[in-house]
Amino acid sequence: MANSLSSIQDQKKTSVKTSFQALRFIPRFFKEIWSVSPSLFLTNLFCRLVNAFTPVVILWVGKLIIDEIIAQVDATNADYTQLWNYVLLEFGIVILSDILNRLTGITDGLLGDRYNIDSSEKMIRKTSKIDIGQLEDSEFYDKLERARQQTQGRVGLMSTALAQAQSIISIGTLIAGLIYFQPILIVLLALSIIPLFINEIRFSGQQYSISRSWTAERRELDYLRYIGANDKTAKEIKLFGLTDFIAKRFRNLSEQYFEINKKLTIRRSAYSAGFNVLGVVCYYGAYLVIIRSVLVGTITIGELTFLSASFNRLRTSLQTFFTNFTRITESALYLKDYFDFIDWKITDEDREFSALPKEIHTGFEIKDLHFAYPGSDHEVLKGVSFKLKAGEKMAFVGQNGAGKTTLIKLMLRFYEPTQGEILLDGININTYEKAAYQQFFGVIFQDFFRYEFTLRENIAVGDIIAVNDDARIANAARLSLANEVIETLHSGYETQLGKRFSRGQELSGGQWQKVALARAYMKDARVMVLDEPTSALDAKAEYEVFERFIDLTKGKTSIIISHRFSTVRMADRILVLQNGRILELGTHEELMQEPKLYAELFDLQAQGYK
Ligand SMILES: Nc1ncnc2c1ncn2[C@@H]1O[C@H](COP(=O)(O)OP(=O)(O)OP(=O)(O)O)[C@@H](O)[C@H]1O
Repeated sequence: MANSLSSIQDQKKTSVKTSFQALRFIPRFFKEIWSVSPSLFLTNLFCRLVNAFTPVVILWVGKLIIDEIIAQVDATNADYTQLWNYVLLEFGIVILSDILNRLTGITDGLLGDRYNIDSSEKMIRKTSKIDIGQLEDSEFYDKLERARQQTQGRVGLMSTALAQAQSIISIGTLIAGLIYFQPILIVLLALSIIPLFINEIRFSGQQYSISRSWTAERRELDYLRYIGANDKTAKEIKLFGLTDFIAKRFRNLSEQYFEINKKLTIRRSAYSAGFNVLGVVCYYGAYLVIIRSVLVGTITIGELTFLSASFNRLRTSLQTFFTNFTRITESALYLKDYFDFIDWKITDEDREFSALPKEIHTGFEIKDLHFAYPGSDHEVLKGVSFKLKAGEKMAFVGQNGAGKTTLIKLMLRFYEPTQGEILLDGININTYEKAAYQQFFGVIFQDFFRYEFTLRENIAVGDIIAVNDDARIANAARLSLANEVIETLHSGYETQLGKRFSRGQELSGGQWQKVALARAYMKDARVMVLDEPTSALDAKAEYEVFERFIDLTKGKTSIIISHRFSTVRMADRILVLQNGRILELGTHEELMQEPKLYAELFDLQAQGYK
């Protein structure tokens, strides 16, 4: 579990510079949005561009209206035609602005949804290419977690960034008006805004640092929330009376996070309030300058309303602009996590590969294999060497933690060996393209996944292209005995499995295992691997499953891991592992002649059945 206190101390104060540096990801971000839908993007930009001019135009027409009223009040022969024209013009502009605003909102929403779909899909595809070892690395996993959690944030960033572009034009036109009439007002404006901006940038950097350094703890909080309120864990939590333990642990960690966030929020608000007062002082300073100009007759009353409204509007627009700017820099820092993840170099890409054989000719040769899991010094495999001949059925046997599953994972290239090599038909398996090489295998792990999909889809994950191939699915179900499960389901193959979705039907442990086994039969794999595939089956079902398996895999290379010796003895040869080393290797008969672990464990189990 993460050490929360040390993380608090580890918080690095992200400098203003870092915040600005993160902005370099924005152009690439916009390129991604553009590629999602150029037409929506252009419509959005067009609406924003036109609408950017409306604030200054409305204020200017307002000035014309007031000056016209004053002129007509003083005139002897009043003519209101021009006045009504101005009012009509303002009305038209307001309506147009409203329509453009709505169009902007709609295109924002549509672009956001499209971008969301696109980037989520990109992440799913990228994750599949990343090594299991890499995914198990906690630092890398945190990066993935941040990239995933910020999907919605990136959509928000998109509309904020587009709104910023619109604001820049609006602000530019309003500033031009001020410069034309009273250049001194610009100085007052800068005085009222710039300190606030620097302050916001500083705090947003700190906010990001905190939230970043707390990724591991947030993950722990999510985990605690999950195990504390979840149908899968409810049984154990109730029976072991774990609720209090989990709730307290959750509260302790949350409180620490809450406290440091609270401190930062209070400091941020206090500084903002102080700088805001400076803003108000500057506004009234500007007001005095404008009133004086009217009194000495350099500007009209209409121009007074135009200037004071422009100044006020500029101040709030700039404030929003800067707040949004800091929000953008904050989100841009998260954008870095996303792009870092998407750009993660896949070592297997851009390489020359050896041609994969269509069939296995000689088999596998495992040579002096050593392995320790990434980040660990403990050697799980310590110099394992053996041959698995083409067409041979081998069983791996050994006590818990002996290294059986690890050996399989190395053969599947989930990890790289720390020393030694694995050859397939005499060629190092590293020289084959990884994805294609892995397609050689049909594997069912002991911790196979229970997809909350329909039964049909759960079987078809073994070869998902065949999801609508009824004959193949039925055949796979027959071989794995999953067809017996179907009789208990309300909608046959179309039954939703699991309890998460409506009309979902839960299966027993053994039933799930039969379904998982069917996946192995969906694929015409060159090598079949069953890692304790029958541990939850009853004795009769297990016997039948193995009979069928042996029958079906005649002449096929296969590996079975099992703790049941009645199953193991059906294999051509048996490899006994102990503490990461090979203890014995031979046929059942050969091993029974030796007074070693295999014979001892076999007799022990056989006695249990007497
Ligand atoms: N992902 C992992 N990261 C770090 N260590 C691991 C990982 N998976 C397994 N180990 C460690 O490697 C050792 C061998 O585990 P492995 O799963 O290969 O054993 P096994 O022989 O298949 O055991 P079992 O019969 O219990 O399934 C164990 O000590 C285990 O703690």
